Amino acid sequence: MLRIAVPNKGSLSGPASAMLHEAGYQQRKESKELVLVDPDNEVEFFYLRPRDIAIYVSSGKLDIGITGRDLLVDSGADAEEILPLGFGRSTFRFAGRPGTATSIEDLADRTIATSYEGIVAKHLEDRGIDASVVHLDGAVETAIELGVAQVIADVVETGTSLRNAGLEVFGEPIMKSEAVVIRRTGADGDDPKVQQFLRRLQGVLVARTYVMMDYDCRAEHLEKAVALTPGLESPTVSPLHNEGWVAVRAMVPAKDAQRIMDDLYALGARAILTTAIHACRL
Ligand SMILES: Nc1ncnc2c1ncn2[C@@H]1O[C@H](COP(=O)(O)OP(=O)(O)OP(=O)(O)O)[C@@H](O)[C@H]1O
Ligand SMILES: O=P(O)(O)OC[C@H]1O[C@H](OP(=O)(O)OP(=O)(O)O)[C@H](O)[C@@H]1O
Ligand SMILES: [Mg+2]
Repeated sequence: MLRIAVPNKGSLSGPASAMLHEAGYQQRKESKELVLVDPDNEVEFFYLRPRDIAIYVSSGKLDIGITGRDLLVDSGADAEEILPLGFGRSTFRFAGRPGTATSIEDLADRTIATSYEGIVAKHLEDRGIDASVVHLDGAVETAIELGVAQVIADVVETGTSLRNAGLEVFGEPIMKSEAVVIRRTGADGDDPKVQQFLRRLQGVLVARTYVMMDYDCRAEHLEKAVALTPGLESPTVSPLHNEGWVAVRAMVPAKDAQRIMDDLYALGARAILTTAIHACRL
């Protein structure tokens, strides 16, 4: 059985379970369930705090896990990222009251509150800045108003929490994060069970970002049409019963689909259809 750690709470929990479900795995029905065995797929899921997942995976007791890149780095655990998953995106940044600082050099001798002490301490050390770091569990924006710190370092997604607290980001982003699949550093990369799991998740990622496009066009326009829809390998081209016409089928990025349809139409293509992809293996 492949043993996989999944976030049990927080921003990553729902989207991680949704992705696993889309990939054909059973997922827990109750948020209190801590372990779920999916015998058909020979997988056992452990629902753990996202912050703890890298530690479990680095111990070798679990084969792989889903967590945030920032949480992986912050933990300092002996685990590595093997597949980015495209959800739970955030940026990790310094912030303070307007005028507090313009760059990281201004942080010398300041106090910085954060829930991600590992990332902040390393970032400061790499740049030779001597500042104190105070660890707080959450709601770090309030640390400034209450005088516990002059600066915070926190996850920023929409920026609403900072705005509401009257704070502004400064300096370069410390890191960009998203949900990632991790494994123990140096673990067997060819393990067929792990490879199959990754292929399923990659299939979901492709199904989410691509659509299938079908259209008919005159054979003399085929080269220009195919340049607009090159597909992943190469488009399928089939003859139509009407002489001089062909049917083309190719995957295209979903975000570009409407523009491509306009361009194909302008080329003379007709019966242009897009359909969702529910699952795929590349
Ligand atoms: N708006 C967000 N707030 C917090 N974390 C976010 C957000 N968007 C994405 N993330 C990512 O989610 C992970 C943090 O998850 P975690 O469950 O520890 O905190 P949380 O989502 O803030 O939940 P909690 O309610 O327990 O504070 C990090 O990888 C972080 O980058
Ligand atoms: O940029 P935004 O979209 O506002 O999102 C970022 C905020 O969300 C998280 O807080 P959360 O609500 O999880 O509370 P916490 O600080 O107690 O973890 C994070 O710690 C930031 O405060
Ligand atoms: Mg939080």
